[in-house]
Amino acid sequence: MTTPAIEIAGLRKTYGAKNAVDGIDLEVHRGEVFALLGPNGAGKSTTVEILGGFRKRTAGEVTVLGLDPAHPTRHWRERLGVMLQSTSGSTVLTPREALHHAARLYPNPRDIDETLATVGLTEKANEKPRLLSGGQRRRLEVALAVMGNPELVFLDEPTTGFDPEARRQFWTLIESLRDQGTTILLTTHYLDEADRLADRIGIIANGTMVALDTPEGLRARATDAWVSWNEDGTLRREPTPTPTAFLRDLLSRHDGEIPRLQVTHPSLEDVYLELIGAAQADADAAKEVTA
Ligand SMILES: Nc1ncnc2c1ncn2[C@@H]1O[C@H](COP(=O)(O)OP(=O)(O)OP(=O)(O)O)[C@@H](O)[C@H]1O
Repeated sequence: MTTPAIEIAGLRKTYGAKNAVDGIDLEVHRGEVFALLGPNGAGKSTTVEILGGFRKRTAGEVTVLGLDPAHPTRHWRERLGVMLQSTSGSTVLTPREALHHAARLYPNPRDIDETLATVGLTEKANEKPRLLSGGQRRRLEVALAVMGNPELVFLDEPTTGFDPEARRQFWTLIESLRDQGTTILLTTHYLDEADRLADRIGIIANGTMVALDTPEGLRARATDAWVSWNEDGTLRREPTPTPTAFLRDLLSRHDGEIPRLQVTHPSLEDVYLELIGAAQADADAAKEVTA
């Protein structure tokens, strides 16, 4: 059995009195696409920065590709691709020049033209950086992160600011990297993105992991379906764990067509919001106890 790409046990990071990361345990398997979700300030970026060797942890054990990121080596860095949330980017290099420069840092770089095309920057390859839009700069950062054909890629909110077409291109890129066996850890606020790309999802709130499951497993946590229909000109909506029985009963009480009859199942977003809401309520209750 191969060792996991990432192993984290009891990870903590404090900033003064603030527990930004408050005891996270996680294993990310080789070849897995793992998505970290969580509200603003949950601790996602801090975790990614520690894993990438850009930030020191306060406590805990961390191994990334067999090495402690607090003591990085050049060879280890060559095997990683990293896109942080707050990279400033070059102010002088065009996209082609930036990729050319990055390619020289790696033993086995990707093809520059193919990478520019993959992120939809072919037309902007020779553009001055100040003339690139925010979304185009982010696309360039994605390209830079994958330029070295990394074994493991960290992408912190990679598609923020992308137009819908750029997001689709990004999804195709992630799927092709996964097909090549690349391990990917990404953070996102887009539930549809996590649902589409991730093998597993970790949901972080207040620095702790409140759920860790496959997208399907998370969705299955919601037991109730919703039945909605129009009755006497009013839209009715009821939750039910047994929608078939509910419908049978509803049909027996109505003759003919029931206007706007619909059965829906909770989305990943519904489950996410419920988990985050519960975590926040727990945190508020804990605060009251200590106050
Ligand atoms: N350099 C720092 N100094 C002090 N506090 C910090 C620092 N960086 C982050 N924090 C705090 O740590 C917590 C976690 O921040 P982090 O950036 O990891 O969250 P996040 O989940 O990535 O949020 P977002 O979705 O907004 O990017 C926040 O409360 C934040 O204010």
